Amino acid sequence: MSLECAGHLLDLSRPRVMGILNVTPDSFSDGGRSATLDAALRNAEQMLADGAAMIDVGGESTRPGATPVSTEEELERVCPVVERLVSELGALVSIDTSNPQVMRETARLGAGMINDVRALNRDGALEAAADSGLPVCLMHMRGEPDTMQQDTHYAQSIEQEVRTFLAARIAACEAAGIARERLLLDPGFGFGKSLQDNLRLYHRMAQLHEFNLPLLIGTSRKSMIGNALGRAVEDRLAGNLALTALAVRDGARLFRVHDVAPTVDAVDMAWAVLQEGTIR
Ligand SMILES: Nc1nc2[nH]c(S[C@@H](C(=O)O)c3ccccc3)nc2c(=O)[nH]1
Repeated sequence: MSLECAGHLLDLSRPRVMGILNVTPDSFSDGGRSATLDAALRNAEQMLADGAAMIDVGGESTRPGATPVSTEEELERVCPVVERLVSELGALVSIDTSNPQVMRETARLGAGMINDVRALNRDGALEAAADSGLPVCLMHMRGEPDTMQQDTHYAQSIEQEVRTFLAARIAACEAAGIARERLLLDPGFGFGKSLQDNLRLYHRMAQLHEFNLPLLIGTSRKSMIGNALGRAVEDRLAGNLALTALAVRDGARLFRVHDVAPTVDAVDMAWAVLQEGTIR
């Protein structure tokens, strides 16, 4: 199970870690883009040294209530970072965007994967992803970040809602000429889901293997952990390591996290048990 990512071969025969690199102004306390850019590169370098297989670059804060960022602003935030990650660090970079123009431009700059929390639902996104030739992660979200937490009631079970949604998006991708083998799936923890929904969905994630596609899990520092444990955002690492070990056993292959080094250990330890052998 490997993915061809712009010259990188991402081997998903075993679980891997994706480091989060937010380049939104609200993710930096300091001023100025150059400080931001240098800080971002140093952060990425450390995550790669800590064992991250790839870096996920996001320029649009999907925080509920965040003002939508213009295409121009998103491009200004992510392009310099993607360009330098690829050219200076030789990194495998995924772009966390729903914007087709950002997909096209970052693919041209050497991004190796598209990570879209809106599962290519925006106008032009399917075509941009198809043209890029890159692997695409399709994530389940109900509604939009602004509204997703207002109505978290589902007509059917959460797991059925997610399976139905992802099946439809896979079909849309195939119809747009995106080969199934280029796809990854993500249940979208925290996107329009209550704590109960998230826990129930997490417990049933193995059901998604029916699609026979790699699963990406993104629970790092999320309110699912905060609500379950009563922990502030800076105190959610232990909770996420527990979640990560469970998902390794359930066959997930890519973990999108802020804390790379401890997560690499959790993934490698859980994988050693499942393989009954050491893996590094
Ligand atoms: N594939 C994939 N991409 C992702 N991008 C994000 S942004 C999220 C966060 O907390 O990082 C977030 C949500 C709301 C506000 C700010 C940040 N979450 C995922 C995920 O769960 N899966």
